[in-house]
Amino acid sequence: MTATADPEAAANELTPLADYLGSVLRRLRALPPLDLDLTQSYGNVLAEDVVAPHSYPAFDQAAVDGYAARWDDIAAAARSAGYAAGHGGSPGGRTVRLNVVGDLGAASWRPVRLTPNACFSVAAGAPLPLTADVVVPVEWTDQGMAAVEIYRVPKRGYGVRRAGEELPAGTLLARAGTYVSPALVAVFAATGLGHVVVRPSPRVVIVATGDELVDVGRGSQPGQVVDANSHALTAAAAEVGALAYRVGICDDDPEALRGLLEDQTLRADLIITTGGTGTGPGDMVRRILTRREGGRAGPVTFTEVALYPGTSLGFGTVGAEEVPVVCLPGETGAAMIGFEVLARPAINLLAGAEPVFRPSVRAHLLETITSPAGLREFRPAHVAERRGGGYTVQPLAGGPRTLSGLAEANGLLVLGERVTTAAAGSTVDVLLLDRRR
Ligand SMILES: Nc1nc2c(c(=O)[nH]1)N[C@H]1C(S)=C(S)[C@@H](COP(=O)(O)OP(=O)(O)OC[C@H]3O[C@@H](n4cnc5c(N)ncnc54)[C@H](O)[C@@H]3O)O[C@H]1N2
Ligand code: MOO
Repeated sequence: MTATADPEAAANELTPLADYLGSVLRRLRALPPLDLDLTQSYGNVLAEDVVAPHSYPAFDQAAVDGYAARWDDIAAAARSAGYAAGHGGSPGGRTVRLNVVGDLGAASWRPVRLTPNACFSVAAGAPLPLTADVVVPVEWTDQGMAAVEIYRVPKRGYGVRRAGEELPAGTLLARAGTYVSPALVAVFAATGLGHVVVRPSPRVVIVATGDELVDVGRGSQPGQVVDANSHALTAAAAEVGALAYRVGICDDDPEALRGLLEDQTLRADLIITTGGTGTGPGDMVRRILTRREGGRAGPVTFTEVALYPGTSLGFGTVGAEEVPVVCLPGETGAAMIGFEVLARPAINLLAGAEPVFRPSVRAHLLETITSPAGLREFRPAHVAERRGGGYTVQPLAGGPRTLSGLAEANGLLVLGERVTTAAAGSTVDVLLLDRRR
């Protein structure tokens, strides 16, 4: 990778992305926690560490269908029949036999005790008779009812699950900041929990602005642009785990936009706008949200961030409730990257999820690429695991703003502010996108 100090970058007063993100994320707080039934908790983020109130398994039990016995009884019978413990087959016609003194199922609850040379027929999950320390699987027996013949002697402890052997009471099951997955729901339920304290999924409202916008389901005509952004960002917000509401299109009409944003504060924990972030007279989002009123600065600050694509970004609050608002550029590729870089961590922070950023790996670059000086570029790419360890990364055709590249990507190449050329064979950072394929 070629790293060149770029004097221009210092001169044009772009805010480094890391500084910008730090200043925005510092202004956000995780949503207040609530107690949820386990059945509703999936997909939310734990607000507290969760500790097992009970052990799992809860009691000593059979792990397989078979015969619960004392291993010493089986071993003694095997010795007199000429078996070696763990050895298969029935030498010389002599057999290992135990009397079957009862049947235990998973719903059996009375404590039972083994007498010498006896066993219980047990179903997987049945409580283990006191003093039993092995369960001989049915496959290794003649499946007898009153007495059972054992063909193969298991090791002591075989087929037995001991109370708490997997998760003793008091185990830390999951830390605050963890997403509740289906498997965690199983762990919580199995250790006796019926509800957990989580943070609500952030409610995220998405508004596309621009007089030229028309809704999907047709081709764009001159003077009309199909609104791709609000649909794409609603999907992106849902992918992060937000309750995403697409408000749709708002014209570049100051009163309409102001009223709409004010109305949306009632149901939003975060509002995302696209378009109108430029400094031209028609760039309504910036004009309205930065307008000074009563001697006070507008509620949103626009910053030129050293980011490519998506240089102009806005952040602030709207309404008396001070609902946070993120303003992304109109160009769809820039809006998507702006969402990745700024809105996604903001949603994670509101949800209480940790970490808020995508995981990244170092990867071997397969093709030489250039990148603008002074800007941190995020470029759609395909990451693959390399045989023998590590990763390779292939930048996708068309550069950072192509929608086809974004749609194909499973990673985003990160090219730092000082990088102007990254040579094939060099090592680069890649954010891993969580694609289901
Ligand atoms: N003099 C300069 N002009 C521009 C600069 C600059 O530095 N100096 N930067 C360019 C860059 S980079 C971008 S990105 C845009 C950002 O502009 P806005 O946020 O004001 O976006 P718009 O002007 O509203 O739209 C830009 C482009 O994207 C289309 N668009 C808008 N909304 C949607 C939508 N919901 N779905 C699909 N496409 C949308 C819009 O029709 C425009 O074609 O500024 C440049 N200009
Ligand atoms: O900054 Mo524009 O937002 O590069 O695409």
